[in-house]
Amino acid sequence: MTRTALIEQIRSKKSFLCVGLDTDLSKIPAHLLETEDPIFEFNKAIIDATKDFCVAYKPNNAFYECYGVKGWESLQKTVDYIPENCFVIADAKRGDIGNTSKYYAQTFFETLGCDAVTVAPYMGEDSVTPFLEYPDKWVIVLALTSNAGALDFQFTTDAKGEELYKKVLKKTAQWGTPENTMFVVGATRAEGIGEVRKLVPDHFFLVPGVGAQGGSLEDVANYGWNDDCGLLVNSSRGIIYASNGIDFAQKARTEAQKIQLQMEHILKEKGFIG
Ligand SMILES: O=C(O)c1cc(=O)[nH]c(=O)n1[C@@H]1O[C@H](COP(=O)(O)O)[C@@H](O)[C@H]1O
Repeated sequence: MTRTALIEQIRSKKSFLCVGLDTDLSKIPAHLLETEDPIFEFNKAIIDATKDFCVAYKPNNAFYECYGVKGWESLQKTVDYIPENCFVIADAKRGDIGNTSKYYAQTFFETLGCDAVTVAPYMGEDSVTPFLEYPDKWVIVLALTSNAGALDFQFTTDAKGEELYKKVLKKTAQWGTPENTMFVVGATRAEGIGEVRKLVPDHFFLVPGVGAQGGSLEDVANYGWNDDCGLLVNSSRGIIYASNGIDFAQKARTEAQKIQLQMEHILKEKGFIG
């Protein structure tokens, strides 16, 4: 999906919500466990229930790969089921020497057919550029993550006092363009989002950490907004596990709609929609 198409979806759905498909067999309703493919049945119901309120889905590979071939089948079926007008992010956090990254890119863009893949930039330029060779596909680089461990490396400073995450941002932003590169910035680090926005004014951010991790949507919008919205805000557990009963899809729909309404309000306040 192109950047223009993504922006059009945000305008028409009045939403910049990404629903995270972190589908955990220990959390899904018991009645689905009796079906042939519980992960896919759960995802299908969640997608049907939430597709009016979000512009993106983000299956997290860990929850699929752990089941081997069967997990990959559930993932492929899920990606195939996601409507054409939604942006699909493989949250796989890949990145390796160039000739290996090339096959990761093939896996997520050609075989699975996703629009974007999350990448850890630690191995440098040749580990990221193979993902940038696909037209209308995206690399989403980990910049400032939402977890406690972000403090271990990302905020360490050099002799001039510059944090490592800023160095990473400045460098990785040169490898691609705002048409094919996004950055992951955690919603739990609101002020950090503002810092990242200063360094990369034009790029889209994937912002996980609202909902279960406690980040605030208002803060994300205040610190991370740009003229094209520039934000995809992810919530996984807060939406998909709103209930583990027979009403799970309906409850997920209600949660997604709540966030969409907040987003609509923000989009109006910013003058992005009428
Ligand atoms: O790359 C990510 O998506 C990611 C980066 C980050 O810094 N923090 C983070 O939580 N995530 C992912 O975003 C999702 C958050 O899920 P919830 O906390 O359940 O909304 C999970 O799939 C995480 O792997």
